This record gives sequence, structure tokens and C-alpha cells, in this order.
Amino acid sequence: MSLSVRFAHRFENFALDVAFEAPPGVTALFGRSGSGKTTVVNAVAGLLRPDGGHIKFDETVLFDAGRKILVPVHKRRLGYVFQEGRLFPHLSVRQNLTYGRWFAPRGTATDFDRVVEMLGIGDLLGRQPARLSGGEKQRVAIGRALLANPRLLLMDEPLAALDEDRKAEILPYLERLGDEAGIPLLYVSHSIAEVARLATTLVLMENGQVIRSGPLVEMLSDPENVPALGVRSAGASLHARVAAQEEDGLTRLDASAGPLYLPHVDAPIGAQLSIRILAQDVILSRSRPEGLSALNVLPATVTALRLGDGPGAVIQLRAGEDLLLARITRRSAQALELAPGADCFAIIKSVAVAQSDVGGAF
Ligand SMILES: Nc1ncnc2c1ncn2[C@@H]1O[C@H](COP(=O)(O)OP(=O)(O)OP(=O)(O)O)[C@@H](O)[C@H]1O
Repeated sequence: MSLSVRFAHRFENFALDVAFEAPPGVTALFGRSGSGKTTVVNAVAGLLRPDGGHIKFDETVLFDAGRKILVPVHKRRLGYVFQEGRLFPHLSVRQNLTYGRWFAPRGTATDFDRVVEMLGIGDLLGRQPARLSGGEKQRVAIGRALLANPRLLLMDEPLAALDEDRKAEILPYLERLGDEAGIPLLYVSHSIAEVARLATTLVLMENGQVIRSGPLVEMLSDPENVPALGVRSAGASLHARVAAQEEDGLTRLDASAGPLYLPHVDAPIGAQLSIRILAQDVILSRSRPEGLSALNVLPATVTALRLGDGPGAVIQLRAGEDLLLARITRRSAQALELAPGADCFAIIKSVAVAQSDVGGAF
């Protein structure tokens, strides 16, 4: 089941021309403010009639300009979660959750208990929305969207209105949703950290166009995407297993290239994690460094290199089975003679890795 989007639309001062595929899993639409992300979501939802093109869900046509097909919003069977929960204030949480069922075809409603359990909202069922925190409201809104048994979920910056603590509270639920829902989820976000945690597919938008799209791991580790992702937030994800909780408060993880020590990670021994390492937090050395305070030194091989317009360079490295990115100066890249095939060591400072960059199972 996948969503195929290809359309063009012209507003008075802005033109869109987009094409991408969203397979099952989480497809993140990422781009600067005003790049056209919400307009794409609105077209998929049926809130905007594009000038030309088509939007299809497998063989089901939702929109086709040539064939003059425009399925109305309420017949598209979509779940839509906005920035703020937008719950019905006069209904209890339970009533809000079951409201969506009115629109679901008979007998196919997703199991209520399973959704309530997955989102951890069992204790809230009797409450009114006014007595919920922002994070709780968002979880109920997600539950309501799921219980309408949609064939596609649309989320437009669902965490944008929440503070960092509430975001951290809700992210694990969204991670589970991506794994368990089994339907495509189109997710608009400004935050690459969020995208790296949740998405399986990444669609990069710029000025009304899709500039690149593809599987998340490949997209994040491609040096060519660094300008669009932002040099400060670019970074690749490394997969590792929790090996030990050490007495000094560090957690030892086993990555395929070697051990990695991070400040305490709250996960059980054996848990498989995905850890985003920012390109700017990786230092390179041609020989194994000695007498260095950094604990994490992974042997790596240069696989690609991108010289920027300014003094910077981005190096893609293979470290075991993972790809890493390192942002260094062009001067250092030349001095170290870094070219595809060159062996080196990637040095990662333990404390540079933020807790929010440590994601759940992969
Ligand atoms: N109904 C409309 N009429 C005219 N222009 C519009 C309309 N809707 C959107 N636009 C324009 O289209 C452009 C893209 O807007 P859109 O909201 O899709 O961007 P976005 O990437 O979602 O931005 P943000 O991250 O700030 O929400 C903007 O320049 C906006 O002004």
C-alpha cells in the first residue's frame, strides 16, 4: 500500500510542482518554512484541488486532473493530526476517541484497546480535554485519527506546539505507530532530529519542489543532501546494541565498528538503538589517536566527499555496517589526503550525542 503524489499548482505568488512516493511507514516531508509542505498535505487530504496531476493510493485514485476525479475529503478515509490536538471540548476522551468510528466502514474499526494501550491513554478515558496536558491531548488526537481506521495518516507538525519534555514523552508513541500501524504516514516536520527518529522515507522540499527523496538512512548519510538539511543539523544514524551500564554513569553500546560510550542511555541491555551522530561532532584522524580524551574511536573508510562552496567539506565514511558523516574543513580534507578508499578513524565525543538523538528499536 503506497501513496503516489504528482501534481502542479499555482497560487498567485507561489508555484508547486511535486512528485514522490510514500510507501508504508513514515514519510517525512522536510523543508524550510514556506517550501510547500502543508500545501502537499492539504492536496492529499482533499482540502486543495491542484491544477494538474494525480494523487493515488495504490489503485484508488483520490485526484486525477485529466480524468476530472476529485474524491471529497470525507470519502478519502484519512486520519489528520494537526499542530494542536483540536479535540471536541464537550466530549470525554473516550467519546473523542470513538467519534472517528462514525466515519469508518462497519466492522473494520481498529481495535480500541490496542490503540489505547499503544498510546498509553487508558487512564485518561473519563477526562475532559480541558484537563489534559498538551502531550496527552496530542496522544488522544492521534488515537482518534487511528480509530477512524484510515488507510493513510497525515500529521502536520504534530509536536510543534509542545515543549521539549512533552516532545520526548510523545516521540516513543509515534515511533511505535510507525512500526505498528502498517499504513503510510505522511509527517511534516521542521526538525531533522524528529525526522531521524521517526521516518523511514524522507522527501526534501525546496521552493515548491521535491528536490530529492528516498529511504531515510540513505538520504541522511548522503553528503549531497547536507545543504538542504542544514550543515548544523546534518548527520547520519548509527545502529548499536546496549551492551552495559557502567558504574561511572556511561552506557556502553556495541556498534558494528566497535564500542561506543554515551552518557547514560535509559534502555535495557540488549536493546537495539539508532543513534544520530551530527556531522559536526565527528573528527577524523588518519592514524589511531593516542592520549585523547574522546572515548569513541571507530575505524572507518572514506566512501564519498563533498567540497562545499566555502571552507567546509563533508566526508561520508563507512564504519562497520553503518555510514557516518563528518564535517571538517577543506584544508583538513586536503592535508589528510582524504579520498574515497582512504582508511581513517572517526572520533566522536560522548557528550556531544543528545539524548533526543537516541531512538528506539530499528
Ligand atoms: N491558499 C493559498 N493562497 C495563496 N498562497 C498560498 C495558499 N496556501 C499557501 N500559499 C503559499 O504557498 C507557499 C507554501 O506554503 P505552505 O504552507 O505549503 O509551506 P510550508 O512548507 O508548509 O511552510 P511552514 O513550514 O511555514 O508551515 C507559501 O508561500 C504560502 O504563502
